Amino acid sequence: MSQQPTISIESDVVRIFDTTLRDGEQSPGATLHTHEKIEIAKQLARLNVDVIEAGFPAASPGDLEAVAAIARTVGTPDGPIIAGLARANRDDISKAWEAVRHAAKPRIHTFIATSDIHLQYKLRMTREEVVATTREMVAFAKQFCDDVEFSPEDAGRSDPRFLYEVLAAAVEAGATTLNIPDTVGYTVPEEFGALIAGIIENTPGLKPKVERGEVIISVHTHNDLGLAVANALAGVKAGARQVECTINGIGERAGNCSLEEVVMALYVRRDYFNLRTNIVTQEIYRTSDMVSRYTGIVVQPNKAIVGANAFAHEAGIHQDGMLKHKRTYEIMDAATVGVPESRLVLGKHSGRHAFRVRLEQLGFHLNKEQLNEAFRRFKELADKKKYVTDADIMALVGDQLYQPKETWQLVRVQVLAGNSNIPTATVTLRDEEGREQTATAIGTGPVDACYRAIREIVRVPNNLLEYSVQSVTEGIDAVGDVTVRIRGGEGSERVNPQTGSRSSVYIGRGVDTDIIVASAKAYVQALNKLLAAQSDAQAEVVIKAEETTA
Ligand SMILES: CC(=O)SCCNC(=O)CCNC(=O)[C@H](O)C(C)(C)COP(=O)(O)OP(=O)(O)OC[C@H]1O[C@@H](n2cnc3c(N)ncnc32)[C@H](O)[C@@H]1OP(=O)(O)O
Ligand SMILES: CC(C)C(=O)C(=O)O
Ligand SMILES: [Mg+2]
Repeated sequence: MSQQPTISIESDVVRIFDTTLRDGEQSPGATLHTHEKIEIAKQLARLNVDVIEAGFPAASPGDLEAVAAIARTVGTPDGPIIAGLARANRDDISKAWEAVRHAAKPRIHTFIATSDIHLQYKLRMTREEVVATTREMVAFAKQFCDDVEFSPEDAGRSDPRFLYEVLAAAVEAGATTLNIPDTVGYTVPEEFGALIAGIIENTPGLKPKVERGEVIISVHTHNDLGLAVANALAGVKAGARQVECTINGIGERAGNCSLEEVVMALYVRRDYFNLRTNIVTQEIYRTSDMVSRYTGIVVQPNKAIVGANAFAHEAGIHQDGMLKHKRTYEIMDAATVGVPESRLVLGKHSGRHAFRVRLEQLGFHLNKEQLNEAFRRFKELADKKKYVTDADIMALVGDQLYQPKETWQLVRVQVLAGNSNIPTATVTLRDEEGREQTATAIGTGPVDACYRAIREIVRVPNNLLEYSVQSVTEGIDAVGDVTVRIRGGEGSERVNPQTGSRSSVYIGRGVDTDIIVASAKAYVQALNKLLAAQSDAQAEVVIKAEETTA
């Protein structure tokens, strides 16, 4: 049942009708305050949407006032059309007009259901009554406003022949936009496209009006089967020239057609659709972020166009491709939708190419051997951590390039722990001259007690930033691998010989079958690095002082 458009419509512009503030606000929990709605409406105007459906004025006095406020502030002569939704009754339509009349370009959008199930159980009306109400209420709206949109609710499940009849009545009464909703997200693209084509072809008197642009066919799709965008695009292909959509696809139940997705599909696939929108695509990401913050509805990371991962690449083969030519793995530039740039995320799937590039961005220029060693350590870390941050990489490579002398060596560690003892540790360390020092401390647990005892001996200010333990082998005799990160106090910054950048963070690592011993080794190693950096810094000061005196 493939449908091909048999009409030729003069305009190649697909109007974008944003209903974030009406259908989007129908998302459970998404209620917005008036000032938030106004801010969003202003941003939608910057995005250059053609129509803002600002609310449902009959819903409450607050909604009426919010729509009126948007009409006043955003509905300027150069701004978008401001629409208000109304059931097909006089009271709702009057309230909608009361609110939108403040806009330079107002629109009344009225609707009534056309599916048998809605007629029988919800409206309790006959088909004849629905046709008569449509005719009467569109005409009533037309008395106030030239721009009247009519929607046969649940069109996706309506008998097409009845739809032709209702839509013909709406046009005869003065509707200038016929919006076809797949209210419950029931249709599939081919079917929905055919429905639109059928409406244009079979609604008496409609086709020439659509071709000349006197009546615009609009599509309003829901995402219950995840097909909202696909259905909207099928509608456009069949002759629709308005798409109703919401930012981030929010809306009743599974949401509406997502504005950013449908707009970018038309943009990226101009070769296929030969159509355009008026959207300033660079404002898309900002708008998405604002709507997410105001509604509290978080955008899923893998969401097309605006998700955190939409322009992020982790796999080594993809990263390599991206570095060689962006188009290998990106069909649009991040900047086109207002995302600053695409990201290569370093993780366990990354390869050497991306790792080297990130190192270079961080100022490290390693030779082949150094790179191989750093990459090996990076993969080890990536196996343990979900995300490897720039700070991790700097510490990891700095650690590799910078091997300090051992000021202190661990000689002995003994702990008393258990559920009926106060955790107590006794630690013995040996200094460079072979002298041993022993300290005992209590703590909240054996590792804490051990670290306190070490601090008693190595008296150097530091903060423990991270302590992580990993078992390297399996079973109860597993080897424990402990990594600690500490930050030294003033005067403990190390200058990275490669980059010239400064950092006072040091990593220590200890491996032992006894987790407490591994912990002590890791901490002592990190402290040795910190002490070495401090003595280097002091030496630098002395040299500088001597140079000045000389
Ligand atoms: C598919 C959509 O998104 S449609 C828009 C949905 N949005 C909303 O409903 C949000 C705003 N709604 C509201 O605040 C309230 O529902 C109100 C103020 C509009 C109406 O509230 P109430 O008067 O208490 O009616 P309630 O919502 O319980 O029931 C809806 C009534 O409208 C009737 N109705 C539903 N759609 C239409 C329509 N398009 N045209 C005329 N009447 C309609 C129903 O048959 C029902 O009538 P009944 O009371 O005679 O049985
Ligand atoms: C009011 C109409 C257009 C609607 O939101 C729907 O049918 O989904
Ligand atoms: Mg809807």
